Amino acid sequence: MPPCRHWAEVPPVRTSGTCLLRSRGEGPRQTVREAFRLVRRPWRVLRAPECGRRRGVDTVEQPTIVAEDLSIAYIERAAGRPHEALSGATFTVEHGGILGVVGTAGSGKTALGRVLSGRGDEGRDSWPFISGGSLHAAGLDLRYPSRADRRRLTLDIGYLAQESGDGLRNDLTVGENIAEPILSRDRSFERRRLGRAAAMLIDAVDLELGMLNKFPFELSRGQRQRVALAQALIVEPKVLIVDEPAQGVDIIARPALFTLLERINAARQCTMVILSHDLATVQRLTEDILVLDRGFVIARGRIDDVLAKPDHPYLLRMREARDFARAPLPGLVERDALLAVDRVADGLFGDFDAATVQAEAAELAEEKLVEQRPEFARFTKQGED
Ligand SMILES: Nc1ncnc2c1ncn2[C@@H]1O[C@H](COP(=O)(O)OP(=O)(O)OP(=O)(O)O)[C@@H](O)[C@H]1O
Repeated sequence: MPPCRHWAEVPPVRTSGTCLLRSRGEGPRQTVREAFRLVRRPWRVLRAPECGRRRGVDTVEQPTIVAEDLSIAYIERAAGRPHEALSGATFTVEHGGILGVVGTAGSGKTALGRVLSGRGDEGRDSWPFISGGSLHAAGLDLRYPSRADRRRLTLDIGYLAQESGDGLRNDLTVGENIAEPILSRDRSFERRRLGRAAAMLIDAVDLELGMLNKFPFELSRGQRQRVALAQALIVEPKVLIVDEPAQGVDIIARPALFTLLERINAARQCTMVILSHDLATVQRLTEDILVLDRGFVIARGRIDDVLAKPDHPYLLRMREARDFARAPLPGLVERDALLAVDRVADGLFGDFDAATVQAEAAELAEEKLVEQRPEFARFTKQGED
């Protein structure tokens, strides 16, 4: 077989309904070294065309996630009765769309993410359940899943929980952990191909290939979380639920993680739900949000529209937070970066007058913002100098 140049030339790589990753140029006789060399190339993910046409699976025209009057509850252990975490939520997410779910602590984000993941019947303690309404994702009925739905759930819906990195198996290497979702279904799956997919994924989540042979306990929390993302991706889910994507990931690695999520969304039309208390995190990936407050949906739509006329105290606070993040600090120098930084540095422990610097910098007529720790500078309010 000649090296593949286009995905359409590649026969579907499937096992038990699972589709795997292949990169361009893959041929049957490549050595591991060659395979690894390919890893650095932009990888492309191939889902066999017929995978999307399995019976009952959503079509492109249909929204991938449909929640109607959805209520979610936990069983309170002490009281032994249900505690409603989300009430009467109705929303849809289009095929290939990204929905950001924003809300304060305890608003019901995690509860929603968990039921969307469909992992409710895995015997977990304190797992929420759908107490009312309906929820469908990737063509699966998440309230009353059939046996076939249950089998497909973990293939079609990927879930990266806040604590997923901590759930990796310490008796398996990182590579084995990534491959586990495949091997747990098909022990005879071709190992070389699986190794290759794991290598591509570890590279995609911006970790060293050498990490494949380490054990999870040898990794930092942020690294483990990225391994968990690679693990969630190996089965090429149609829907990916990510709870607090920035949590535990250091600030340097965050852009790479967000870029990866964007690429997955674009390359595979993978529908995503990003849950976070932080609007800025969500906004990095989508403009389309659902806002929760104390178990109720209080807004749904594009961020700018939702915050244009806030009719709820939480939306008002969200808007203030967003405007604060966007606004230059009072009296902050907006012009030439070097000049401003020099002057601020000069005045760090002395008598720094931002207004004077601002006036000088304005002459340079450049539109740059300078970030400066406010506690070191004595700023005047804009318009008051
Ligand atoms: N295991 C549980 N048993 C009973 N009630 C719970 C349980 N976990 C959460 N709750 C309650 O359900 C509601 C929603 O919690 P949830 O964890 O979904 O909120 P959240 O928006 O994800 O918060 P955070 O941002 O802090 O993770 C809260 O009132 C919470 O107290």
